[in-house]
Amino acid sequence: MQLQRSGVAGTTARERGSSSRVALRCGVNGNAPRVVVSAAHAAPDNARAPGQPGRPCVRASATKTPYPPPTRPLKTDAPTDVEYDAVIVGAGMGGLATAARLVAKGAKVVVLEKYLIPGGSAGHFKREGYTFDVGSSMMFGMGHDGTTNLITRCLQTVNRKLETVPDPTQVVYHLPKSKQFPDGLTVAVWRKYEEFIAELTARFPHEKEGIRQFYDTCWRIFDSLNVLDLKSLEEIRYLLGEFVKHPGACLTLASFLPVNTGDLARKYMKDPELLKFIDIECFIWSTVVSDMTPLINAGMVFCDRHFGGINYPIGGVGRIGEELAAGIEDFGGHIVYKANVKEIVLEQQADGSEKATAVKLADGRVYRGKAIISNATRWDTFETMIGKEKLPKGEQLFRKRYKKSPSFLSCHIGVKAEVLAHEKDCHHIVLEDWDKMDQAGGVIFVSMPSILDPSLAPEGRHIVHAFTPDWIENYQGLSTEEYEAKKQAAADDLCRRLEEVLIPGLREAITYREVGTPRTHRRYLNREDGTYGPIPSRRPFGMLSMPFNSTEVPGLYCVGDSAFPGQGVNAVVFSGFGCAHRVLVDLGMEPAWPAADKLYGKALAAIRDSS
Ligand SMILES: NC(=O)c1ccc[n+]([C@@H]2O[C@H](COP(=O)([O-])OP(=O)(O)OC[C@H]3O[C@@H](n4cnc5c(N)ncnc54)[C@H](O)[C@@H]3O)[C@@H](O)[C@H]2O)c1
Ligand SMILES: CC(C)=CCC/C(C)=C/C=C/C(C)=C/C=C/C(C)=C/C=C/C=C(C)/C=C/C=C(C)/C=C/C=C(\C)CCC=C(C)C
Repeated sequence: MQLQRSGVAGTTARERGSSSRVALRCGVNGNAPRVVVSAAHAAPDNARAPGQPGRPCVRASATKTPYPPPTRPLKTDAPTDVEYDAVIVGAGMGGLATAARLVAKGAKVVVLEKYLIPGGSAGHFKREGYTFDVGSSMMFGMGHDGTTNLITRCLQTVNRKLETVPDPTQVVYHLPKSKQFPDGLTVAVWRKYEEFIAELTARFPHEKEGIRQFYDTCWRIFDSLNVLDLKSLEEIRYLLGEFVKHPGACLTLASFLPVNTGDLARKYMKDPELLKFIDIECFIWSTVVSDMTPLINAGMVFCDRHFGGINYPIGGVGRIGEELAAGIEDFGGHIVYKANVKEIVLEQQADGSEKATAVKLADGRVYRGKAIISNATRWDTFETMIGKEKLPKGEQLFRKRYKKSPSFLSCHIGVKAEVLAHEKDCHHIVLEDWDKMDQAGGVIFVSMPSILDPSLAPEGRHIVHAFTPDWIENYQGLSTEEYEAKKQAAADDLCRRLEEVLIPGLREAITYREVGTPRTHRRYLNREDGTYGPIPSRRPFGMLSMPFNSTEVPGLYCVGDSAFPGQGVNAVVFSGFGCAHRVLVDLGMEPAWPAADKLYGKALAAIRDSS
């Protein structure tokens, strides 16, 4: 059910802020003044309940971990003498979401994971009393209303739930000094839409109308998505059903499918610095600027944060994967760890075509399935597990249109709590020079999740997770000593910059530091070059260039950030919802119109090929 609007276009009643309460105060480190809700924001943490204006009351409720990590031992085996409905390669969030939706419909499923934990890049690891999130700690899709809260809904699919803490801000930007902003541009993206709009408008008063029109258009997209029963867009019976139930929403989305965010931004705004701000609003999650970012994705991100979707799971981001994995097993699914899939087996069919029918592990075990689903990147799936010589035409086209995004240099840091004594916001972005935005080491991403959930760090300590885009080439061809020295030097530099802009006294306060490079990401996540995912190599045709779940290899499906709609946990969970639906239809476990489906599939491929 859509929430009632109350007077302010494009906002929900629940998360809408009141601009009448807006006042000015100094930004972090005394930078440009920052507009915040007056008394409410200045009050101590526990002064308000979550969901009320200002910062949430998190500390008191967050000192315990309400759902203890699963105690059941990780399994390294599952029967090989059966044919599964689906064999899934990888227990990242894309693979787990697909498995959850499939087992809930009674499908026989095995998930094969190379590593030791579920969740992939959204997993977590423990060191010296700290629980560190592998990737970013900013979780969209964890709200309670609408249909886009896909993580919450995915957990519900297998009867699981997690206690969460609302993030008071999505992020605080600390952007370069300029003529217009001699002290730097500081903008906080408040949970309440009106508060964020007021803050941005205070920075760019001459763009008041444009700012409103731009973000309100994003709400049109979000509100349209948020009523649909989100499933596979490559299944015609379902899609027509949604058009009949929600014609306005579907037509709105169809009209925005080919549009990129930069197009909309320039339609409404002129100030070059504001347009750069929109670029970084996109860059921090898509790793490309607004011209390369599909508008529908921006609609999701720019509104879910105000709709109540960004919430931190108590106990760490990895709790999501742990609960999903436990739920999948409760429903009879198998998850096999230390299962390194080396080959997707193709078998010749009577008509001469080849079909994916099984996978082979490094240790020789073979798992057979009616559907083979890969949660690995498209590069790893087609070039490593099938073979470059068999690259289908559509995959060749994909490689022309998309390239690998950079990976990250990550510092997982434990600090003395005093150094963050006045910090209230979990996520920050630091950029000192606009020209360096899309360069390695340019943007620093910082999350301090123990501010939201103190159970993540030992008493008297906090976590600082700082990361910045980096390329694997920078760490190759080095001796062990050179590699170690290079990564420590890069981490030292990151900490020095953070100390200058965001956390005075940081280096003195460090009690633990672990550094990961693109090589680490490649090794532990099995992602070619440690990439964060595909990014367009030229201006995309909005969302229409991105492939859905089925592939040109019969029996083989892709899920995760190499499939529509791309990067992001909520995005890959959506791709899991779509993948499971497509597979259920193909296995005859969901009603379908096969003939119409075939024609529609061809039309979609033609649109993609020509876009
Ligand atoms: N805050 C955030 O928004 C956030 C945080 C973390 C991750 N992410 C997103 O998650 C996305 C990735 O999710 P995903 O599900 O697509 O992938 P993933 O990389 O997270 O998971 C893939 C899993 O497959 C496994 N795997 C790969 N090859 C294998 C093989 N040959 N055999 C067995 N297992 C294999 C890996 O070990 C990994 O666990 C990224 O795009 C990123 O945006 C976002
Ligand atoms: C014909 C056809 C096909 C159609 C028709 C029409 C229609 C109906 C349409 C529809 C559509 C749809 C449904 C779509 C959907 C979409 C979606 C769901 C999307 C989603 C998205 C999401 C996203 C993108 C997300 C993302 C996120 C991310 C990436 C995040 C990240 C983060 C980070 C990195 C962090 C940062 C940090 C700091 C700041 C520290």
